[in-house]
Amino acid sequence: MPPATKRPVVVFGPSGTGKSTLLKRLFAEHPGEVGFSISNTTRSPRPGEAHGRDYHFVTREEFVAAVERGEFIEHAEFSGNMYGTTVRAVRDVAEAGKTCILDIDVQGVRSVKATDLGARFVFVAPPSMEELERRLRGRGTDSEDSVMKRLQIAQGELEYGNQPGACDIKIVNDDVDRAYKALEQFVFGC
Ligand SMILES: Nc1ncnc2c1ncn2[C@@H]1O[C@H](COP(=O)(O)OP(=O)(O)OP(=O)(O)O)[C@@H](O)[C@H]1O
Repeated sequence: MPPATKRPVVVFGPSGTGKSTLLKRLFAEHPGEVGFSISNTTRSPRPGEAHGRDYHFVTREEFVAAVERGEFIEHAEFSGNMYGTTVRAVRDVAEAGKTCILDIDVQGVRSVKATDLGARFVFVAPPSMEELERRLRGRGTDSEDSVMKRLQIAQGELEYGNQPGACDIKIVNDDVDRAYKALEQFVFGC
């Protein structure tokens, strides 16, 4: 098992709790120390995108075969293209000397737990459902339907995250500076 600070860190929690906000700051303040895994996709590269840097661009046949071999932590189809994260892609980040950060849903959390990646788990929780709703609306990126759907899914994610043993640390994102410090301390142990 690699040292704790090099083990992958999985960040999960309901949509709108502030995972992206916290991770954006972690990457800005610790460039070179943390990394995201490179996803596989069946979509075509866009101008300027490089294979192995932006995505691993693969054919649908290759993607499906890898799914059948159980190589994916999570995968999904969006507008006709498949996207997913392989166990290999997570290992590559650690082998490059960085802590791999995974921002995934509860299904993905279960899936990582079934691998031998030795990941650590951070549950980012909202201060309350009312505040979560305020943030989702305040973000201004979701339709009313989408906000309602996210809140419904949030209930199940909160139940999962609050179960004993679901995570190594629960961070309630009330004050963003305090929550960030807790995340930084957990990831780097400093
Ligand atoms: N501690 C905080 N206090 C108040 N607002 C916050 C806090 N943290 C984040 N926000 C705001 O809440 C909104 C949701 O945050 P963010 O997009 O980071 O959530 P997320 O968990 O990454 O969501 P998703 O899973 O949908 O990507 C954003 O508008 C963000 O600016």
